[in-house]
Amino acid sequence: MTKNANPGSGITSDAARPASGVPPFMVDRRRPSNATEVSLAERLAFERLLGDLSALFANLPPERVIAEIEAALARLVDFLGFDRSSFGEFRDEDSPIEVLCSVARNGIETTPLGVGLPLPWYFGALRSGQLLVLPDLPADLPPEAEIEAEFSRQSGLRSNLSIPLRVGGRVMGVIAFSAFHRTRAWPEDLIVRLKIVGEVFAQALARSRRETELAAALAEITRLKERLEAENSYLRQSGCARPAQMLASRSPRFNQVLDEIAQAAPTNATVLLLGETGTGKEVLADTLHALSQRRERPLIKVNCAALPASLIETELFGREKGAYTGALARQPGRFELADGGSLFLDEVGELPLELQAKLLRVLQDGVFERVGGTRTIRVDVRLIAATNRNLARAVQAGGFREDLFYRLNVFPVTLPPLRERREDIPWLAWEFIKHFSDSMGKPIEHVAEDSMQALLDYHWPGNVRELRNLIERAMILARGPTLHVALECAPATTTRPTATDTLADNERAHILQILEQTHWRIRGAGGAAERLGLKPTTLESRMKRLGLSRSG
Ligand SMILES: Nc1ncnc2c1ncn2[C@@H]1O[C@H](COP(=O)(O)OP(=O)(O)OP(=O)(O)O)[C@@H](O)[C@H]1O
Repeated sequence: MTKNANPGSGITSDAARPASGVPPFMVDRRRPSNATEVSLAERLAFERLLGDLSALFANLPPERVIAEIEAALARLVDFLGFDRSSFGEFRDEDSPIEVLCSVARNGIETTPLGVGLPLPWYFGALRSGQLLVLPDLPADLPPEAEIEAEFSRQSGLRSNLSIPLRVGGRVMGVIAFSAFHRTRAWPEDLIVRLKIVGEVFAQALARSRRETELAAALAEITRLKERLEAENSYLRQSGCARPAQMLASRSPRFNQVLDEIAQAAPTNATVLLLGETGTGKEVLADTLHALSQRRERPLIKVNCAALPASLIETELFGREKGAYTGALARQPGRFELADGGSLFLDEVGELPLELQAKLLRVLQDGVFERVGGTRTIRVDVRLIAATNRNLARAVQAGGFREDLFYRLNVFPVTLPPLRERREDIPWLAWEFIKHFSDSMGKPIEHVAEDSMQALLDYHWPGNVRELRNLIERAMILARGPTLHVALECAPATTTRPTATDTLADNERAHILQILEQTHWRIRGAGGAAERLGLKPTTLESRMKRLGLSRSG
């Protein structure tokens, strides 16, 4: 005997097969007198087989249902002497029948699994709940069943019994029995019993479908719960729950940037924010996300320069429990947290090469695996990346993958440095004054004229961040309604680039000067990072890039 599903599960015929070798209930039309010659022993054996099957299917785990239906079909074929038996499912009102398993005697082909053959009259009748008893094919077919008649002639199918199976009022499946090259009769009491068996199968299948759906729904709830917990803890740690600033500007160049952001926001395009440190790339990422259709989901941020490669992989992609020593619990990564929302990859130019390939895969296919995991996770994330490095040059130098660069560079937006949007200096200064006035309780009415002029003249290597820091320091020192901003502690304007210096030379010299003034103290109040208006991690990665170290 051959079968079509689960070739490994052996066909059993342990139900007592009639010793006479005459299959009970099976009647050759040419010998109709045999119909009544069914011994009591055979009937009992068959009833026992039905009882066994009902008991087996009552508590079957979902994943075993189809294999057990197939094994049961094999027992029925064997016991009752059919040539072939198949079981199919109508998944819903509109989908075609799907053959789930089929077994056949040696020499007879099983019904191919998957979508059923195009037999419109046959499947139409079954779907409408009609029992098909066709002892003599093709003679028993109605005239409109032309395709079925042709099929019968070509395949040698001579007799068929097909029973529609209802669960909860809907026809959800079909069990079919066939004989080839000879006709068969299908006595009423056999049909009644086979219908009961078919319904046992259909009930088990429907239950397994419900259980699988329930398990999937529960897994989804667990996933969402984990994500929500992780999101909450991320937002608590990062203090990112603040609403995005809606930016304004007096500068035509910066207004053009804002226009570009407004245009890109409603699309799903990856946006690459370029510009010197402190120009407002992160603030702009907030604005972009807030203007996008993803605003109801979080904007998750990762600074690629802040963590070593090993940690950043876990941070981005999460890890499975036991991924490495100390990984006690499963942890979703930032990509999962950002599912449905946006991910801001700050300092993307610092991403280690080995992780660039993994990032490229998420950008291309939306999939990745957690560290220590094999399950592929699919996410829908809009990426916003930022860098103050020249990525094209990094590609040439071999430090950045070219394919990733092109993926990121879909919609590049370059933020002008503050010295090229001086129109914004007074206005921004007042924004910060108002902010610190409120928090410090120090009302300020004027900015000293020479201070404002100095602010306008200054070169602003640390851009808006540096302006903010200077105003904060001035506010702390303020004693009256007039604010005096001391630019002496800011880097001197002599660091302004000259025609002969490149920007990189100038940057290096400027950072070196501040490092020396601060005795190479990077962090804390008055440290080099604060003086330069940089995040300490940014300064460290900048120093690495420029080859600046105390010894060197
Ligand atoms: N247009 C703006 N209005 C108000 N504040 C701003 C504006 N632009 C930048 N800032 C402030 O300047 C500081 C630096 O901004 P941000 O972190 O966005 O810069 P960045 O370009 O991402 O810097 P880095 O490259 O160092 O990460 C922040 O405190 C931010 O609030």
